[in-house]
Amino acid sequence: MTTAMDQTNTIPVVDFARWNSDGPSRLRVARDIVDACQKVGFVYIINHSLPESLLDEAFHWSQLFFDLPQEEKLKAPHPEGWAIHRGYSWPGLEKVSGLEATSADDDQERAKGLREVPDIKESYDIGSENNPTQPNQWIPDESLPEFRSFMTHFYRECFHMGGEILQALAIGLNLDENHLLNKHSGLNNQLRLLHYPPVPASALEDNRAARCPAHTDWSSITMLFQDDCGGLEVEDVHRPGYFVPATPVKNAIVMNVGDLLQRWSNGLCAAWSTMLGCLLTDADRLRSTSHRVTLPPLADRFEGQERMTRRRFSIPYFLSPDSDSVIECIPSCRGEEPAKYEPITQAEYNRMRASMQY
Ligand SMILES: O=C(O)CCC(=O)C(=O)O
Ligand SMILES: [Fe+2]
Repeated sequence: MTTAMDQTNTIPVVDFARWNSDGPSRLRVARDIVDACQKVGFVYIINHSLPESLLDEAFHWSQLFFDLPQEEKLKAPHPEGWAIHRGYSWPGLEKVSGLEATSADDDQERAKGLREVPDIKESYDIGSENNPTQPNQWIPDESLPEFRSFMTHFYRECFHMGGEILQALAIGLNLDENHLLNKHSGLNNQLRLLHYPPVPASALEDNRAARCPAHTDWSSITMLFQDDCGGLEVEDVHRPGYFVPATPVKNAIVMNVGDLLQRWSNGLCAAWSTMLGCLLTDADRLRSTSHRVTLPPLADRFEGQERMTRRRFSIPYFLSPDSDSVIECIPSCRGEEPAKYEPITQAEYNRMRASMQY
């Protein structure tokens, strides 16, 4: 395992090419991913099985989709409420209420004000074609021919790659290779196309607008693909409230641990730890680390008098267990400690988090 490219960046890099070689190399990859997930909660995975051409194509389709006239995109609107998370969300519709996840942010008034700041992004959420409780919301095929067929193909390819990461995590945690993957049939994953349109840099600097406020993911793991714009930042686990850039690395998967895997590994969720006022120290847990999207880091990413930011595209893929699968403490993460939680199904956990949030 190497560590990152520049001084400010402490996210480990794991070369996944060795995953397909002999036993010791495979184990090394697994251990390196687990180590990164324990120490940082984020890792760049390079030389993985998703070809560059497929990722380029995914970004190409995403741009074609977001460049459609608004009335075309609104033919597949995100249904009202939170129960179904599919379809097109226009700028300002979704506000990530993740301020609770920013460990150092205890200024309630400021947090309340920030919660009213609109998120300047638009998104399009896609799931499995076979999940009746989360029906996909497609635009008509004639609006963008082949879009649906590419995205359903990409959804499956991402699941295949994510499955390999789940296997590596299981091996790195001294579990049977399929211990985690067995609970993920692929029905409950979510492929999200994200577009952050240009915005005056000053609006982001003055908190009049946000791109994506600090939050943790609800998934088991997330795989993120980002363009070269920059702006993704990850909370420094040693300095809560401080964020380090997750500098774009062409074709790398930025993989992070979600809340469910953290709970699985006996970790306290970040929001609860903030409420209890304690720093997370339990060494064996996999960390669901807070992250956010802010300004691109370099001034040359701004254009014109108004210092308009460049538009940014990213594609997160969230892997989640099946709704009836039981999440219970992984024995190798417990050590001497008792399990912190009773076993819970993904559906119950989701309900619990949703009721805290809405
Ligand atoms: O756009 C990004 O880079 C991150 C998006 C993200 O964190 C999310 O959708 O959960
Ligand atoms: Fe996220």
